[in-house]
Amino acid sequence: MNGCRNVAGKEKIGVLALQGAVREHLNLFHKLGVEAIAVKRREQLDEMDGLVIPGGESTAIGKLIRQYDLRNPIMDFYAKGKPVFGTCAGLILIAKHIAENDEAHLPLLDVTVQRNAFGRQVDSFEADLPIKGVAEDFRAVFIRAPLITSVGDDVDVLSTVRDQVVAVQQGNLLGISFHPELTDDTRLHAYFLSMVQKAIEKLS
Ligand SMILES: NC(=O)CC[C@H](N)C(=O)O
Repeated sequence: MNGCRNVAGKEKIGVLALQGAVREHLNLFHKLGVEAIAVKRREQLDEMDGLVIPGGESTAIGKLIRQYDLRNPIMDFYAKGKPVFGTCAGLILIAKHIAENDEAHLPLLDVTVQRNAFGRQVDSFEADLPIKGVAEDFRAVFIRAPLITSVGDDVDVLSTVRDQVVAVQQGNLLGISFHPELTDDTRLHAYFLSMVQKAIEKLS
């Protein structure tokens, strides 16, 4: 925690560790001096104040969520007032609607997402984006990224690229098309941390 006391407190953040970019998220929270833990079992969720669902392959993570019986525990976690942050595949997993009529995994965030909307792996790209309330110039890494094609009334658009929505917030839910954990930039993780801190204050 050295030198990070102003940022981090006693909060614990879980990173769902079934598949995908788990370590990278943990590293960024550790850099902020935050206790962050790889979560695999439902019992671990009770101890967490916030949960990250990382990028990877949404169909694989979705299958494992069901296999490990984590669907209802994650839905309950959010219903208790605890924040959830989905990045890339994680965004697909928390979306209420998936284009092409794929069944929603954890129907939480009131958006429609379209998978692999920016093209194939070779079409992955990076862009410097302004993100409302977070940064003027965030280096965003898009890898087979989903697009947010529609948002509900309560959803706040935080960022767009090529006129397409790529970052949103709806209360305690944060959803992002790209991979903030693949740079050293901790600002989005610090933003999520502030959501978690506000939620803790509200719940105590
Ligand atoms: N980088 C990613 O997380 C890619 C997401 C992946 N294309 C999916 O549909 O799940």
